[in-house]
Formats: sequence, C-alpha cells, structure tokens
Amino acid sequence: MINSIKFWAIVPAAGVGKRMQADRPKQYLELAGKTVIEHTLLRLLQADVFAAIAVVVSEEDPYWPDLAVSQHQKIITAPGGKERADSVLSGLKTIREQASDDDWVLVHDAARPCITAADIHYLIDSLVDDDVGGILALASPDTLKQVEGKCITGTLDRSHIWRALTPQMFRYGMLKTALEQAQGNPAITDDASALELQGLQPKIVEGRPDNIKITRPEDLALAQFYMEQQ
Ligand SMILES: Nc1ccn([C@@H]2O[C@H](COP(=O)(O)OP(=O)(O)OP(=O)(O)O)[C@@H](O)[C@H]2O)c(=O)n1
Ligand SMILES: C[C@](O)(CO)[C@H](O)COP(=O)(O)O
Repeated sequence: MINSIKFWAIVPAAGVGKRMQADRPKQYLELAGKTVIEHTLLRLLQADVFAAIAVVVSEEDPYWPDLAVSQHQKIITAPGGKERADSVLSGLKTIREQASDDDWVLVHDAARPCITAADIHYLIDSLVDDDVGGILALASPDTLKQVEGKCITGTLDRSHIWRALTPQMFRYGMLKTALEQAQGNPAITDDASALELQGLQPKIVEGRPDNIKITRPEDLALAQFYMEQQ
C-alpha cells in the first residue's frame, strides 16, 4: 500500500515579542542579512518534507506581506490568535481541508531561526512510528533549584527535567483536539502540554543547544554566532 501520510509545518509567528523590547515583533528583526522568520522558513523549506507550511501571523502585521517568502508556493498564511496555542490552532484549521487526522504536524516557533534540516529529519525519523509523537528537548547543563520568593527550597533531579524546544511533532487530529480542549488554559505554553492534559505522554528527542529561541536582545548575537558555526 502507498503510504499517504503527509507532514505539515505550522509556524506560530503572531507574537509581539514583549521581552525583546524592539520597535517591531522579534521575528522581523534583522539577523545575518535576513529577518529572523526568513531564516526559519528557509530552513524548514530546505528540509524538503512538508506538504505545506502554515505561517500564523497577526492580522495587523505590516511586515509579513512584504517578505518574498510569504508568496512561496508551499507557504499558506493563517490569522494569529491571542496566545501561542490559539495561533497554532488557527494554523491547523487553515490546513484542515487538505490534512487528514493521521498526518504529522511539526509546530516550529518563528523565533527559532537556527533549526537545521538535519534536526527536522532526526525528529521525524525518531518519532514516525510512535503513537503519540513528541518534541525536541535539551537536558539542563546547570543544577536546578526550586525556589519560593528568593529562598531555595530544594534541588531538582535533573534526570527528570528537560527543556522543551521546537519542532514539536504530533498527529493532526490529536493535536487539534488537545488544543481545542485546552483553550484558555494559561499553562499551555507549548504543544506537548496540551497533549499531556489529555493524559498522553509525548516523547522527548534530544535536540541541539544551538536551536535557541530569540527571546531577549542578547539572543540575536548568539543566534548569529551559532549560524556562523553551523
Ligand atoms: N499569540 C501568539 C504568541 C506567540 N506566538 C509565537 O509563538 C512563538 C514563541 O513565543 P514567544 O517566544 O513567547 O514569542 P512572543 O509571544 O512574541 O514573545 P513575548 O512573550 O516576549 O511577548 C513565537 O514565534 C511567537 O511569534 C504566536 O504565534 N501567537
Ligand atoms: C514552545 C516553546 O518555545 C518551547 O520552549 C515555548 O514554550 C514558548 O513560549 P514562552 O513564551 O517562551 O514561554
């Protein structure tokens, strides 16, 4: 039988970038000659696995239509939501006519421009036979403290704590149901947490430390450094 399962990418890009404190959302800041989001999308396109990439942007976004990549034949634009989870759900709804429930969706932050095609293939190869799916994640290089106010109340066992990265890879149907049922829950800061609320246990796949999220001003220089090393 021909395997008709497809891979889709959803790129939430409708955040305002409060912590970056720049004159525009951080995905439109310049990094090594392109905007952050152009790097991200060119890398997803380079992976050459996606049926389409749904980029979720704010409806008042003046920057997105000016980027040539917004017209790429594999790119579909979807309207942003209040929180990241709402934006991801909007991206899923935009591809609902073409996607089937068993198709895989990789959700990747627009703000993670150092993702590599190799990372994407490694995640897919690691999870394609899994029932639930999972995420790229990183172990902590530091000792982790539990704190109340400014007082340390404990030291966590690092073998049980991983940092969540993206892409996060789930079946279309499971992810859509999980995000719909989690709507309005502020604890849903990534896609895996919506599936966890359903009682599921997404897997972790070890990612790379250079797959950083541009969050604060100093992250741009760090991303540039990582890109030069890649
Ligand atoms: N309503 C939202 C909020 C966030 N995002 C996207 O989700 C990704 C990760 O979120 P984060 O780093 O928190 O981005 P911002 O919300 O823009 O940042 P901040 O929290 O500093 O405002 C980003 O690519 C961001 O554009 C989104 O699509 N829709
Ligand atoms: C999805 C994410 O990038 C995983 O680390 C993260 O949860 C985004 O949200 P935040 O605003 O940086 O908490």
